[in-house]
Amino acid sequence: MRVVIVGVGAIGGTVGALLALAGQEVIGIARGRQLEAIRDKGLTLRSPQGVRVAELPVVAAPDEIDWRPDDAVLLCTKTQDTEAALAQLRLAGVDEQPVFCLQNGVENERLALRRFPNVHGVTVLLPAEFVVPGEIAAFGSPCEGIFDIGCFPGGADEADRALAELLTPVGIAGFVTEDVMASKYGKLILNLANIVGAAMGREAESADVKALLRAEAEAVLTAAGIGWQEVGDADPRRQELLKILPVEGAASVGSSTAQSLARGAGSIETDFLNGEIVLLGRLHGVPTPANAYFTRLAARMLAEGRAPGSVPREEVAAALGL
Ligand SMILES: NC(=O)C1=CN([C@@H]2O[C@H](COP(=O)(O)OP(=O)(O)OC[C@H]3O[C@@H](n4cnc5c(N)ncnc54)[C@H](OP(=O)(O)O)[C@@H]3O)[C@@H](O)[C@H]2O)C=CC1
Ligand SMILES: CC(C)(CO)C(=O)C(=O)O
Repeated sequence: MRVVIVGVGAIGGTVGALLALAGQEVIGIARGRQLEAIRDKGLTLRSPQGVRVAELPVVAAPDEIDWRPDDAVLLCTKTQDTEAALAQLRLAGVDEQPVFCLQNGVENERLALRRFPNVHGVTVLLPAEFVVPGEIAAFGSPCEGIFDIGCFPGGADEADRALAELLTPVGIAGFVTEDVMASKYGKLILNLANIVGAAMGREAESADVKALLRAEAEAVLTAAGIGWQEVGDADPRRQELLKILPVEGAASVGSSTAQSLARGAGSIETDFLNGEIVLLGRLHGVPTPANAYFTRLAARMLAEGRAPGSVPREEVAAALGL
């Protein structure tokens, strides 16, 4: 299996660097200053396991790749960039190759299945950050990450097993599952808190806010008949495989959502995280005022160029009646 990584940011960069360092066949599709920096000086991965520089081959677009039947596509963009990435892949001739969605939320697999027949979900437990162009940091130890991997909408096949076997020895523990979406819904519940930390700051008192978001999500998923698997702190695999440790030279900004605001990325994933709960609530007649509030707040913060942590707790508490 040759791996093609679409979007060499925090997640794609970590996976790409680990595979390249282990001598596996991997190509990254990157853009902007990230592409230039990786071409110039390789991709530096900082993690508790050390500082390593990977020679990761990178191209600017899928049509620069001579696609092979044994390629596997790893989609590592934020959800709001998925449609554009899929359109480029299709025009470049990708067809039956497995497309793995290494992304938060549950929309990417649906978007991919509209275009490609062989779609897989991956639950990404891998806290990572883009540091500067050509440099990323991952905070997990002894593994950089844990992935649940399976076919979409369900089942598991040879491609899932091949990816897990490729990733586990390089530092990402791969678990093949017949019901990857249960794991991804469990991760979605965790990611509802991304915007809370991004808005109020990681140090702000927010347990009550997060509990409200989770309660709405659980009510909505139950009403929709959707099951989920807990993948948070209660997941026993984390203790053994994924302790979060500081990384020298990489001050952590916070979740992937906070990172988008900090970088002035111009878009934010919240409509596909909290917005998924709002959508399901509207489809199934369950009110979701707290999640809806945070989708509006995220859009406002983005439009106003607000920094992570710039929304006072009092403002949030007043809006949510806390
Ligand atoms: N960071 C984390 O700790 C975690 C993130 N996740 C999830 O993983 C996914 C990826 O997040 P993350 O790695 O943080 O995001 P990043 O923004 O760090 O990386 C995404 C990268 O994809 C690039 N990109 C977007 N569209 C294209 C395209 N068409 N072609 C080539 N490159 C493209 C972006 O470029 P540009 O910067 O120019 O937009 C960026 O470099 C998200 O769904 C996120 O929620 C899951 C678990 C943890
Ligand atoms: C694990 C967590 C919440 C933090 O890294 C994440 O998934 C993200 O940043 O999107």
